[in-house]
Amino acid sequence: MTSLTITRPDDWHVHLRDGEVLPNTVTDISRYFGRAIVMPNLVPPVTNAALAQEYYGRIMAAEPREGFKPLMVLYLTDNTTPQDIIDAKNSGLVFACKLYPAGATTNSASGVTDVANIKDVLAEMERQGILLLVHGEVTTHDVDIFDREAEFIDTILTPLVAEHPKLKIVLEHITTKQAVEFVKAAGDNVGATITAHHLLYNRNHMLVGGIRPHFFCLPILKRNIHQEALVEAATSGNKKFFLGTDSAPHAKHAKESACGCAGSYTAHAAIELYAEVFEQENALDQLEAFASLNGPTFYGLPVNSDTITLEKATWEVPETMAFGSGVVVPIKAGEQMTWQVKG
Ligand SMILES: NC(=O)N[C@@H](CC(=O)O)C(=O)O
Ligand SMILES: [Zn+2]
Ligand SMILES: [Zn+2]
Repeated sequence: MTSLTITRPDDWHVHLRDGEVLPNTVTDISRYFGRAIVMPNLVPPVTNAALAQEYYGRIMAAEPREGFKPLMVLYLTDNTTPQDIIDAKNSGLVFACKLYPAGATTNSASGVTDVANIKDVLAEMERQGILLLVHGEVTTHDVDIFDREAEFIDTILTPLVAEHPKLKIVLEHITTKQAVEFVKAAGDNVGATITAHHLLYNRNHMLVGGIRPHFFCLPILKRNIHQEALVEAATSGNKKFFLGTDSAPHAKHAKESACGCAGSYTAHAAIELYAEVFEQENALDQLEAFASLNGPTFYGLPVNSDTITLEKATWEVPETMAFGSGVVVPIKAGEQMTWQVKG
């Protein structure tokens, strides 16, 4: 196959950041994605409808491709109220709320310390049809970093799902076969996003032959049996699994450091990276379901009405890309890509 036309895809999990880098991230993500679920872990975080409205304005001021629509997300804290959820729904801009267990990942310090604290908020979300997006890792210091997702599923997510049977829940950026199995076994109200980098890589890529900080993201890359389970889920056509890049840029110096930040930048070539995985699996015919159909169906939104075309073409990913006054190192920096979006 040398050309593939699919319904315009959406990104159901991305970090656009803020300020001087917005023109860079917004240009990349809007190049061919129709919509993007915009993560709220700014400093300070996007915790209410007014802040979401202002952030939406800054994204639009960064001049995305005509027709691109950011879908805003509230950052849940111990102090979020049911009224915040009602206001969010009434804004027409907010589609979901994000649960960051406090301390789990980048800018999650103001996250929720105990899900018991947001019980009424979750009930209101269930009533208003606002989705719950979850960074699924426990933060307990005695739990090994490679086990934190599986432990979260057992101890926090399973009871949460049981208590809120009508709440739509997305387990974000899943990284383990336990997560795949959990999502498959759960009701239709539970889905998951999968990143391109968790499909392409496992922890050997990050650690063998030297430590590669640009592969360091959370939840951390796992062993290859988990990578295989993710690839199987993404390429299976199962409606519960859909595209979420978790493109999470940090400036080069913040990654290449004695204590480097977690997050990988993939917005420069997101659909092309996924296409490589699907091609390897002889599953290019499933790319459209994963990238363009399953996400909107889960969110209860229409699929995009236009298309994009990918073509076989060799091109080189730049070593660095502009990121405000600094630079970001994209995934596959200096390497060849084999698909390219036309136009
Ligand atoms: N994925 C990451 O490693 N980092 C994300 C946060 C997140 O999605 O957990 C970031 O904001 O940098
Ligand atoms: Zn996360
Ligand atoms: Zn993320």
